[in-house]
Amino acid sequence: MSQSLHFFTPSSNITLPKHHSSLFTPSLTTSNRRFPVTTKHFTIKSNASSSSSDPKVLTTDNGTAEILSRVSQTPASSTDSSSIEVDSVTEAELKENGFRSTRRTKLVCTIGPATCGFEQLEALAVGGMNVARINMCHGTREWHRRVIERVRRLNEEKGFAVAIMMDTEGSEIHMGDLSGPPSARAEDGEIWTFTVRAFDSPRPERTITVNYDGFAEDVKVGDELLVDGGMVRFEVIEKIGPDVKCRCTDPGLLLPRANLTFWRDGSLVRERNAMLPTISPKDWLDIDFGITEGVDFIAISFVKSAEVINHLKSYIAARSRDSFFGAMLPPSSTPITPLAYKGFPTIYCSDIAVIAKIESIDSLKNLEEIILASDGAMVARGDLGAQIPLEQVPSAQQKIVQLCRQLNKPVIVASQLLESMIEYPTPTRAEVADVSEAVRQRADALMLSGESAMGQFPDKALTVLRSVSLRIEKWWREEKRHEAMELPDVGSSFAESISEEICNSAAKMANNLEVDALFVYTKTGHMASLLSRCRPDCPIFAFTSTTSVRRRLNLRWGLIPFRLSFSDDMESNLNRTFSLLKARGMIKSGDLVIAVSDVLQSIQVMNVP
Ligand SMILES: Nc1ncnc2c1ncn2[C@@H]1O[C@H](COP(=O)(O)OP(=O)(O)OP(=O)(O)O)[C@@H](O)[C@H]1O
Ligand SMILES: CC(=O)C(=O)O
Ligand SMILES: [K+]
Ligand SMILES: [Mg+2]
Repeated sequence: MSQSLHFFTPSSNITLPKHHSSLFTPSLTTSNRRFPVTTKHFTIKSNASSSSSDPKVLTTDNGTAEILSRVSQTPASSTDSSSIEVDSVTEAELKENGFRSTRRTKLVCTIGPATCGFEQLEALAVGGMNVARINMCHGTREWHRRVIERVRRLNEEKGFAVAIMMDTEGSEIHMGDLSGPPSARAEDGEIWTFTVRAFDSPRPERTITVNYDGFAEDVKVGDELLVDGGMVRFEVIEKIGPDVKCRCTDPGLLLPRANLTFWRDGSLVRERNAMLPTISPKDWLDIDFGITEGVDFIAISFVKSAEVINHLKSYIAARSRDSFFGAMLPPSSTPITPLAYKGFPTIYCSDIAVIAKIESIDSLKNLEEIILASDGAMVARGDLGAQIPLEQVPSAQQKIVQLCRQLNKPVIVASQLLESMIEYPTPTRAEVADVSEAVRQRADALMLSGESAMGQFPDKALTVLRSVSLRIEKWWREEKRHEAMELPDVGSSFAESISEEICNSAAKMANNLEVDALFVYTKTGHMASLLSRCRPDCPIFAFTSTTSVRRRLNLRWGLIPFRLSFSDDMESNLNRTFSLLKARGMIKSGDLVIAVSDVLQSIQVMNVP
């Protein structure tokens, strides 16, 4: 079997932006298909099937690689606009403002009491939420089920494509609920009791329960106890059986289930913590819940090594296979044969993507292996800032964002981006600068936590993320602020290397030719992710035939995912796409597009007919 890649010299009749058109000589048109005069062919010979993991041999009929351009002029074959799906917000944005205006940075919102209603969720979707995050630290499974159901209904009824991310509790030490009030204030010098006792009746005043049985044994008088990484501080003054008496040294607000760390002689005490499993028995039940509910992402808290990610991925794969036959494995089952853990084959082997939350010292130590094993990562600055000195968080963030991009994994920057907006309608200047920095680093996504879960201004906070993203993206596009980044090969086979080369070249061509959009036809989403990794100037329209791939691509920088069934015939795919998008006013005649596909590893440059 052989697949042809048509590489042509750039003597086509493509319309280029004015300042470029002098570089090219238009060619003659003879039929409704216009081809440039000179053509050079590459043939990719595949041994058996066209599966991207097959070894392939690249040959060229004259040995010269040249820039490809191809003009397609075939008239529209179908105008059935219902057969392409894109989210309604993007559609409106494209119609009103055109390609350049689309936001490249994706937005994740944590859903909590402030945003769990249908209308509130709709307002977030309209405001640009790409992913809704539910945090299993809080609320009941029934509560989360209702949120998932509402998001799904919103997608179905209103044409959004909001993906769902479930975030596990993890087994780090944290406070219990405050039994009633949403928060409590600890004042300077007050004595509070932290206890592992359970209370049936209302607990005594200034008493906080702790989830970890070994707590009272582990702490020592004189230790410093930090709530949420230092939002409130206590000093341990006395231990009485299961109770630990502490004096407040830094007053502040105590939130339910806030994380607790304790420090001795200036360093974090974590020996016992290290023995807690990353995925607790309760987390396994939550994960089963997530799989059953069909969430798109599972984010794992306090990841320490790649092993736990591999284990979970095997488990998800086994569960999806088993549910195919109507059976289910218990959460404790030993993992099945591990899957390939390097490069792209890991990413889309099952329907749920696993996101590693980088929020512990161990996760920083094993960063590369963790990111390689995962389908994405989150810079969970809240807990990270409780485990390493705060002044080290920005460089850790930069490093994680960069590594994820190099390894082609999506990365989310999370926590305290707009913390003051929990209470106030405008952000601080420092918060805006922080958001700008994450956008400038070109993280795939930014996340709201308390701002959207329980803040007073969730929609306003989302608007700030949206407008700051748009402004900074425009700024670095216009002023070419972005420094080039070395993008190493991530594929393990020759076919994957071809895909990478195609995407790297297509993104470069797109910038140089100032095209309006990149189109990618992708079954697994992999080619789309490779284009996104290049962070090109123009938006990337990703066409994929599966709804779940489409929702997952929502987390990727610059991708506009469409659901569209397509064939192996690129010519007909393109013509169909053009007519569908034109019918809906999302593109127009003359727009310049570069299309790549993993159906037929190819690059084409053309004007929309
Ligand atoms: N489902 C929920 N029900 C009630 N309150 C919630 C819920 N989800 C979040 N919250 C509130 O919003 C705050 C911030 O939420 P978020 O999930 O981001 O916590 P976090 O501490 O940043 O994350 P993590 O627990 O994963 O470290 C929480 O402290 C909690 O008060
Ligand atoms: C998001 C999260 O888990 C953190 O910042 O700690
Ligand atoms: K969590
Ligand atoms: Mg955390």
